This record gives sequence, C-alpha cells and structure tokens, in this order.
Amino acid sequence: KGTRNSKIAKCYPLPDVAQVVIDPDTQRRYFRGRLLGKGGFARCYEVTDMKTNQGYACKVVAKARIAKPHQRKKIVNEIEIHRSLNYPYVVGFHGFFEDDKNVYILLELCSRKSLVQLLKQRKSLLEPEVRYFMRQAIKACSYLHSQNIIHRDIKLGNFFINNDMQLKLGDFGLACRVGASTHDDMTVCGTPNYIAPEVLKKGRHGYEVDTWALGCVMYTLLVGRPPFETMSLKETYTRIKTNQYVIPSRISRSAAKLIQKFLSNNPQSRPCLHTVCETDEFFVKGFVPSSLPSSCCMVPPRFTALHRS
Ligand SMILES: CC[C@@H]1C(=O)N(C)c2cnc(-c3ccc[nH]3)nc2N1C1CCCC1
Repeated sequence: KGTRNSKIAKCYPLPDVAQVVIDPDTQRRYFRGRLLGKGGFARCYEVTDMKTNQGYACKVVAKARIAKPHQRKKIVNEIEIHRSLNYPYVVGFHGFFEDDKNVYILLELCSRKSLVQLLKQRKSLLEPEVRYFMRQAIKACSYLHSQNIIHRDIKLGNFFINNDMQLKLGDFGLACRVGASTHDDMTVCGTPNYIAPEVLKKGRHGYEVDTWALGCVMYTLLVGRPPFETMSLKETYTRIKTNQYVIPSRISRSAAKLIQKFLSNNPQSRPCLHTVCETDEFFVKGFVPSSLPSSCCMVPPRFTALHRS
C-alpha cells in the first residue's frame, strides 16, 4: 500500500520550486540555483541568500510527498535532531521553513559532494588519506553518540566533502535519540546501507551499529568495494551474520587489525569511538595528514618519502 501511494505521489507533477523562496520568519530571500540532485523525498538545490550572498544546499520536500503521518514524522525527526547539532565534522544546519507547498531545509553547501563521488573517481584511497577521512568520520560519530544520538545510516553517501576537503556527516533521516523507543517505526521504513548483524538478528541495537558501519566505510575506502557485497541481498545478509569477508593482502597489518575490530560480530568488541583515534596503532603509528589537497578528488597524492605508508 505504501509503495502504491508513493507511486501515485510520484506520478503527480510536483509543484515547481519558486525562483526566489522566502523564509516567512526571518524574511530572508533565497535565490534558487542549480538542482543538486534528489535525496529521499527531497529535491535538492543550491540556493543563495540574496542579502549575504552565502550559498546553501536546500532540501525541498513537497508536502504532497509527506502527507502520511509516519512520513511527516521522519522529516520532523530529521529536523529536530539535525538542528540540535553543532560540530566541525557534522553538516551545518542553517534553518528550515515552509510555505503552502513545500518544507525547506537549509544545509551547509559541500561543493565536493560526497565520498561516493570521490571513490568512484579514485577507485581506492591511500592509507594516509583513509586516516585523514576516518579520523573526521569517527570524531563526527563520537560527537553524535555523546549527544545520545545514533545515526543508523552511516555510509559513503552521507559523508559530504566541503571546498576545503573537510568531511561533514549529514542526512539524519534515520537518526534516533537513545532513550526514545529505539524500535520505533523508523527502523521499519529505512533499510540502512551497512546494516549490522545485531540489527539483522532483530536484537537490541545501540551506538555500536554506527561503529560497525564505520568499519564498512574504512574497508570500502581502502579496498574499493564494500566488505559484504554479493549478487543478492540475501547472500549479503548471510555473510554479515556469519561475519564472512576477506581483507586483501595488500592492506597493511595495522589497517587490517582495525577493520577486524570494527567488524566484530559482537558489538561490545568494537572499538570505542572516543579513544580509537588516539590509541589504535593504525592512527598512532601512521601519518595522519592535517589537510588534503583537492587534487585527491582526481589523482593519488604524492606524500614525501617520510610519509609514504
Ligand atoms: C542537500 C542534500 C544533501 C546534503 O545533505 N548536503 C549537506 C549536501 C551539501 N552539498 C551538496 C552539494 C554541493 C554541490 C553538489 N552537491 N549536496 C548535498 N546533498 C546532496 C544533494 C543531492 C543528494 C545529496
């Protein structure tokens, strides 16, 4: 039934988004620029504040698309969680407003898109680059967990990259506050990309589901493909539940050991996100660049002899 409705919603023409959208509360006027793409229910545009000339990424959700209570609840949940966050490696939330047709969410513009596009271009990354990105990804998740929030959809596509090559975790559509009913309907309507074994076994799932997914991100960045990818979803779920994956021999010992810790079947054996960057050999014994040139989006960086590995 759900899909039937969304099919109907899809076939009705969506209301056009005005060339200039106005936030009724602040009277700020935003000039609508190019379409960035589609994300879930939203059409995403680059918009420019006509007073400050500041650019934002704007998610525009047609109210016709969130007519059903649980769909509206998902958007409200995303806004309620995202607006409460403030951290260097979390996408900036700059406001939200609505008119009779749409809900508008103003987010930090990340001009270099996400880790998906970067990996598509590069195939796989060098270890110093993976230390650079994984450090920011881990810090972002550690911050979320300190705010009693589980992201629940950690994946390459939700790690955006801004103009300065900084990583920004975004898309809180599936996030939830611990203490809230963690078995709420959100888990039903969203299938996370890097789903943890305890979620497949319908057990209790907590912060450690994000830690598992970070392990999948680290593996994918180094190897160039996800750890449990197969031809069928069923086979992939079997491999996740039986912890069946292979780390190619070209991966260094310290990287392989950390991946194995992240991908522990037992959630309690996974690393502590608050300390792993300061204690694990992969980070401590290796070079962690403090910045990366934007050329890394296209070609491998040349680290000096000192920082080869
Ligand atoms: C607005 C939705 C989403 C997003 O959440 N952010 C933060 C974002 C930022 N910059 C960009 C962006 C800037 C230049 C290209 N994309 N895109 C973002 N996206 C994309 C848009 C299409 C699918 C997900």
